[in-house]
Amino acid sequence: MLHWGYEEDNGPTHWKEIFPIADGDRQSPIDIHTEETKYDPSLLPLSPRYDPSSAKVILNNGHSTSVEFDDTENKSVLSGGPLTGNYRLRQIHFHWGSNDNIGSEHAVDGAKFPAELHVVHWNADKYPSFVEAAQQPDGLAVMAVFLKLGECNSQLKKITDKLDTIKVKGNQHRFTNFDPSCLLPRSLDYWTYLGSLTVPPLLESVIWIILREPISVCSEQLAKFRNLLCTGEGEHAYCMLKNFRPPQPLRGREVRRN
Ligand SMILES: C[C@H](CNC(=O)c1ccc(S(N)(=O)=O)cc1)Cn1ccc2ccccc21
Ligand SMILES: [Zn+2]
Repeated sequence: MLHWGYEEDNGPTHWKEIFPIADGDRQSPIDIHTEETKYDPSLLPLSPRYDPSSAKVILNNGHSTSVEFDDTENKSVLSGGPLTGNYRLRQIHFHWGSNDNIGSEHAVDGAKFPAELHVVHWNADKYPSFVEAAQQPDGLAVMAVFLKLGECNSQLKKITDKLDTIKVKGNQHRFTNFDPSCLLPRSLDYWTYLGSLTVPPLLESVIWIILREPISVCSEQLAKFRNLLCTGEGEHAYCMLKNFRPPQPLRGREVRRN
């Protein structure tokens, strides 16, 4: 396998050939069986506190589009929920599919959404850097938000309207004065479980926090994600039509809810 991706010859079924942890016992995403989730009264409300000036650039990294934040100090953090201490905001990115019926990574009682937003944070209280935290069992906290087909999302428009300026892998563009809270639903009720990165190196270092209420997205906005290229300048152009990993075995893990 040359470089991992989402095609027949380098997609999720091949990743274990280079990253054996792909068959590990705390892999993500998962299919959330809502009847089997356990209410936990000790779970606190989530407390996202983001400074819009932390946003720096919007980037096409070849397998998704991300907004990168300045994480050199505790300016934008997530605390509360299942977390101990402050987890510092690093980046947000999206996963989507080749049509409007698939695209999310997590599923809810077998149902998939057309896309999923990931808000990535790392435990700066305990670890010196993101890459160090990414190798620890409590190093990362990713808040996931489902995107449900419906009205065009005027907040998401700030991102989808910029995608044509970062069409090619490696492109980036200045993107600041942006608070990702504008992409969160009204309710911050959540499910939480211990898992992994959903792309290689699939490190088992993520405390997942999945919001139960989706936000909206319209077909035209989804189509803009699919127009991104996963290829760089001068390479034969391939569109980023899909970039989701299917649900992985639960291996006895518990899914709690607040
Ligand atoms: C992980 C890191 C690159 N990957 C990510 O930052 C990342 C973040 C979130 C997700 S998701 N979809 O789960 O929210 C997926 C990937 C750097 N990196 C690359 C190799 C590597 C090796 C050790 C430590 C860090 C390393
Ligand atoms: Zn992700």
